[in-house]
Amino acid sequence: MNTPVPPLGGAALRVEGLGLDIGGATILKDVDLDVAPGALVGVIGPNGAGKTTLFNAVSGVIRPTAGRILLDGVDITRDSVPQRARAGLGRTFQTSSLFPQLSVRENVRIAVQAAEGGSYSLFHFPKKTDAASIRAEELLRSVGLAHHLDSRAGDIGHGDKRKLEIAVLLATRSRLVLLDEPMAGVASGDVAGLVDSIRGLQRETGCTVLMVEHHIEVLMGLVDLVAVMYFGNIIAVDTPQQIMENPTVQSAYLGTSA
Ligand SMILES: Nc1ncnc2c1ncn2[C@@H]1O[C@H](COP(=O)(O)OP(=O)(O)OP(=O)(O)O)[C@@H](O)[C@H]1O
Repeated sequence: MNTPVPPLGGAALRVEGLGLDIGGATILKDVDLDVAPGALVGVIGPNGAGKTTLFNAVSGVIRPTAGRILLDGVDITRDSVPQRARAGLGRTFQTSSLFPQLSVRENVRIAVQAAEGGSYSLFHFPKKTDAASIRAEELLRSVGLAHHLDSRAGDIGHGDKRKLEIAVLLATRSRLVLLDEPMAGVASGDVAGLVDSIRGLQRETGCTVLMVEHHIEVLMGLVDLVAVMYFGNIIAVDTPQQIMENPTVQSAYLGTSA
């Protein structure tokens, strides 16, 4: 059973009155969300509710037409994607964003070196005893990929690619991590390992995690709080149990009558 995260003085992420209109259509409408530091929060909602658009707005891929986004109290609404990354915001995408030709270890080593602000090259042959390679190996062990260190990233299974993305996020030392459908396409036998990796990500770094996931049962067992989106708005934020029992949510999301 999850322990609800109490509201703290300063939110790691605060979304205030966020709105997005595109070509006369309202995609996001007055979205408010406070996420406490170190919380693991799930975002659910029917297809087209605006979950990915919310992630796009928070990560800077799209500019909202109304409202503000604050990271650790700092207004990042007008910041670019790289500026937000430097401020400590990391994200995985529904489609994988790894270097498929490089080894699993190399993918993480590059992220380690980038986070340290050092120069890195895709083209020189690194020693496995480099400090960055050793750190990469530690991170890969922590997400259960020790057996794939030298595999090409493009050759490993879908669930392992998701774990690799988490190892990359660990390497970047992001303080706020957005996971967009990490379980999508993952074989049922790999789900438990991936859940462990997400827990490990949070335990090791103390980061705040916001995740969109359609795999509701898995999500409910993993997160502290659930935010429910419906037609571009957040209609409820509560513990998984309260959300499952909320008649408005049942009506809007689960398709049963309130
Ligand atoms: N660039 C865009 N131009 C026009 N409409 C858009 C754009 N991006 C998103 N939309 C629309 O906004 C709505 C929300 O889309 P979004 O992808 O955020 O939903 P979602 O909740 O993530 O859905 P899913 O669960 O299917 O991934 C949808 O109706 C979508 O068609």
